[in-house]
Amino acid sequence: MITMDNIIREGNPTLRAVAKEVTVPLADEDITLGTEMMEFLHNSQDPVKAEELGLRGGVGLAAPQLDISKRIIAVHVPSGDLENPEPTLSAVMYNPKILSHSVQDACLGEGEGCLSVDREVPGYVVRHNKITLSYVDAAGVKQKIRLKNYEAIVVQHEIDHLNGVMFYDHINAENPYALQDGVLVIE
Ligand SMILES: OCN(O)CCCc1ccccc1
Ligand code: NI
Repeated sequence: MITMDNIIREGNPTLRAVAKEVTVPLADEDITLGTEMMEFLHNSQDPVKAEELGLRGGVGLAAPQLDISKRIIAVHVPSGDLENPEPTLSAVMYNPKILSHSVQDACLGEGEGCLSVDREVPGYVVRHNKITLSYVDAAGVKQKIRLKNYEAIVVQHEIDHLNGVMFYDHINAENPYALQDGVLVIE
């Protein structure tokens, strides 16, 4: 089971490496890894288990954060309303690739954090508002989906990890809250 002890922190060179594509059909070890990454996200969002296991809550995780330089990410975005517990996005994605994106940019009003960064780094992280994404799913099937707003932000954060990019690389050093005209701020 993955815990915080398995998550490498900034300074580890793996976080700055470009991760390698996984072979398709998927190897058993890659399928198992994806399952464990998703299990971590579920546990991290469960108040009892997160407390028990000392987990920071996360809506996404990338294999390089486990010191495994492979193009595998897991995302699990809860719906947020208890009436409808279905997550808005829940997937393990192998070899995810952004095929196209909106001209419209967006950022989270509260900025971003990262399980591999043990400090607050304030500022807007400007990303694409909408993306068209291809990936291979846990069944080995090629998927093509469109995401927008928060879900698109989360997936871009994870894909950045596959390319050695950290969220704060996007923050304007002179003025962390500088915003170009027209950037959508997602609260
Ligand atoms: O890489 C996953 N991770 O460090 C957990 C936090 C994920 C995340 C946080 C804020 C906005 C987008 C994504
Ligand atoms: Ni991260």
